[in-house]
Amino acid sequence: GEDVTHQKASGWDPWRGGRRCCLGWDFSTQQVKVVAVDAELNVFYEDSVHFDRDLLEFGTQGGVHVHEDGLTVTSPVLMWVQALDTILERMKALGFDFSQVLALSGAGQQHGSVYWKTGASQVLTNLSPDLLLHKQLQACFSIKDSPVWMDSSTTAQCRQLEAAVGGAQALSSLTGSRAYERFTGNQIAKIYQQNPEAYSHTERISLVSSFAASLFLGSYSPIDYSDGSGMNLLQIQDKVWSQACLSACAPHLEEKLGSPVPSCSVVGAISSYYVQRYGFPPGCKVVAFTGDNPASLAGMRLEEGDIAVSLGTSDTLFLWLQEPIPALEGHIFCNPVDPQHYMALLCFKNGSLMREKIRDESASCSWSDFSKALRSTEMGNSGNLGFYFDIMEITPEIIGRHRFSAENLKVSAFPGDVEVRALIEGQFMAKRIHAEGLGYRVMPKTKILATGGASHNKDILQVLADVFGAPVYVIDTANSACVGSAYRAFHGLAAGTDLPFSEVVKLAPNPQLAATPSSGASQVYEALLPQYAKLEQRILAQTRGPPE
Ligand SMILES: Nc1ncnc2c1ncn2[C@@H]1O[C@H](COP(=O)(O)OP(=O)(O)O)[C@@H](O)[C@H]1O
Ligand SMILES: O=C(CO)[C@@H](O)[C@H](O)COP(=O)(O)O
Repeated sequence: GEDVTHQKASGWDPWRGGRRCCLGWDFSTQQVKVVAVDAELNVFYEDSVHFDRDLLEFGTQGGVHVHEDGLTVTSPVLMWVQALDTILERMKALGFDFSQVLALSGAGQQHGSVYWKTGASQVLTNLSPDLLLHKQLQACFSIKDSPVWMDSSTTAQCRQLEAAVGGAQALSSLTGSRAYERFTGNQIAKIYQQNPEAYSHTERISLVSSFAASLFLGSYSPIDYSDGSGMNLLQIQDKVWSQACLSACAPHLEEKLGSPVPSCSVVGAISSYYVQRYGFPPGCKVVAFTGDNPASLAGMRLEEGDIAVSLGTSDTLFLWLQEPIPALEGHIFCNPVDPQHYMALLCFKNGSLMREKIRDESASCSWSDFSKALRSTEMGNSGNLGFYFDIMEITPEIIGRHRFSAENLKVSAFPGDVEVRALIEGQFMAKRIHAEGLGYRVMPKTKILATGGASHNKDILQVLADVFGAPVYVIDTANSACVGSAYRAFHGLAAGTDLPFSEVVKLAPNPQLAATPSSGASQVYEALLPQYAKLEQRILAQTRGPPE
């Protein structure tokens, strides 16, 4: 079928054999994916199982079930197990040479949780190579429908957790984020409160990432620091569970979670199940699995000072941070490739859809006219600044359009080309200001890695380069979590040698340079950025209204 053609096109030859490799897995919301990466860091095999299409019996839409309350969102844990069976059987049928796999690692959608029933560990350590995993693990889960990151049913538990540790900022300072509904601690608290029976019959709680690693290990894999940072439970500075958070969520939680480990840890050798059934070498190493966003950071080979900007439906920023400043917005996670450092994630809801609206209103529905407007206006837009949030923004919480003249006076409209530049400059200044709010600093070696639909537009990328005063590279991230996982597996193979991740991946294909800062850009934006920040504060103060 389609998949085989795809594998041939990407250069895979099942008869070549003898190509030593690492596997990278991704257990994401809609599918399980795998890539094989050889010692020269070329991807030579990829495959995926799509839950809605390939595992119809689970009846998911977009990989999940949305419950009647509209807030609870779950995925059947056995669906994930069966997806792994399916993909491994297919690789075997295609003649994939598992004997060459030196190590593997993987990623999981963040925050989702898996509840192993008392006694499950016995089953996991005694898997029979004659049967598929999903046949053997059927009775192993005390909660069959795992809450996933799209779940937003735990507002009450969030407020309880924040109250228990002295407020939202206190929780963020401790764990890297204020309480979020999807974060695992709050999900566990809800399960304990609503289903204490099932909770007490749970011997182990995994994240989707550590659950997937456990399947390969044939025993419980620890949670890694980076994905563990998405739980509202881990003290991101000390890398230990917060006793205050644990006890606010549920009793005996520490023993059910196990101790967290550095993300680059080798957690063990592959289970004999895979050796006997698929022909993996007995020494094949399993490197701790992590979250899909941390794995993408590894796949994009982000380094200190770098920033990744995804310009999709919404805009997302990944940052490499040395000294994080946890805040009420954004998320700080332990860094997946350097345990001394951190990463941050910021989400901006008004991304491409907002750009499309302004394109339609002010650039005759054409990206080419939109680009012309950017080229015909000057850096700094002669002091005109704008905020465009047709839907309630997350970063910051502002709604509406707000335009200001060079004299800081509110104006109700701009000429078309000024409007276009005000939108794009405003979007990128907001990104820089909020990134700096979390501790990010542009450095001389800073690179910006751009991805997503709008990264095809060179004129938009020019503004990005100018506002940050750093070169912009474009990168295809369709598989970045998988590829990052395979890179992390190679890094794990070098464990104990102190080889930095950047050395391990230095042969990987380089991203392409798309824009460099124009001369004079830094002077222009050094003056304008504080102006934009001040106006943002002014709008926030006005729209929040007087305190209740
Ligand atoms: N030349 C272009 N200039 C600016 N934006 C573009 C251009 N081409 C596509 N886009 C934007 O890319 C968006 C889709 O981005 P994509 O990364 O595929 O989204 P997602 O992955 O979030 O679904 C579209 O909404 C469109 O506005
Ligand atoms: O919740 C978050 C991050 O905080 C999501 O980014 C999930 O990690 C998404 O997983 P996929 O959509 O990539 O499967």
